[in-house]
Amino acid sequence: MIELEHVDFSYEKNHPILKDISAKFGENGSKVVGIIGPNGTGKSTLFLNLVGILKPTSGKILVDNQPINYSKKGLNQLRQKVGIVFQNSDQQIFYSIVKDDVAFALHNLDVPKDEIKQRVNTILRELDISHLKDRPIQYLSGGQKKRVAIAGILVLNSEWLLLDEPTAGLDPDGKRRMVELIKHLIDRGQKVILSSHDIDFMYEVCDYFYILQAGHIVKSGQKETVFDDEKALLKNKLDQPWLVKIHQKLHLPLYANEAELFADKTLQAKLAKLE
Ligand SMILES: Nc1ncnc2c1ncn2[C@@H]1O[C@H](COP(=O)(O)OP(=O)(O)OP(=O)(O)O)[C@@H](O)[C@H]1O
Repeated sequence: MIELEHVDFSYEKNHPILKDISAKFGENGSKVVGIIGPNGTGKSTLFLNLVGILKPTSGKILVDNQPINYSKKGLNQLRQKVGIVFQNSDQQIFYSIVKDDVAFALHNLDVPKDEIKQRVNTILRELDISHLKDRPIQYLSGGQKKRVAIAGILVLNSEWLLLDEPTAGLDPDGKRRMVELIKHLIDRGQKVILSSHDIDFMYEVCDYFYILQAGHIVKSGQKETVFDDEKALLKNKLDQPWLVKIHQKLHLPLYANEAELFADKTLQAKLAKLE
């Protein structure tokens, strides 16, 4: 579990960005945690605090009951438990060729060469980018770079994966793959913390949400309840997912995802009668 106890963070004196944040990510068995909120509200700043790149101005963060140790060794250990894929993939590209970049963190951990080769090949295959293995990263598209950045983190097999705006710049196919990838990570026992402005994507993949507004957590809860109050969401510059809208406005059941809606035989039978 990742636990925040009264975390404050400021980049500049007297200008707090995160304000008294307390949360327990992974509590109650939640596996995909969504952080939502308008632009500039502190989501990326929160992520950077969770991986120890930034340090809270006050309060503390515990991972598996241990406060983050900010020494070089401590942070290296933390990386193996909590990995992050930045909003901008260019920020985490270190080598010019795809396979070298994906292997980078494993070399740092002194993993044997044969094992590195095997783990890199497996991850590239899983992400369907084996064909990019020997390509220079600078010539890849934005979506391809994003997948290389994700590969470089997945290869570490960390328990937690933080994805900051993972669908930004992805086409519909890339977005579908991202949904599948997150489901695949959960199936193999990993946990994910996500931030995105794509509320329908978030509703589909996350099971627990935190709403961040001006550095405060203003609401949190299971996905079935956190989107209930449309007025409160609008006040926080957020929208309801379309599945919640049709539930509230057309009185349809609350479906967890689009596939569930289209598989609803009772609904199909009712609609057939109207024809
Ligand atoms: N390095 C920095 N130095 C000073 N201020 C910063 C720095 N990085 C971010 N900020 C400020 O911190 C605030 C929160 O930024 P952050 O990127 O965490 O928000 P966000 O919720 O992730 O936004 P978005 O949805 O637009 O990605 C903003 O006001 C931003 O200008």
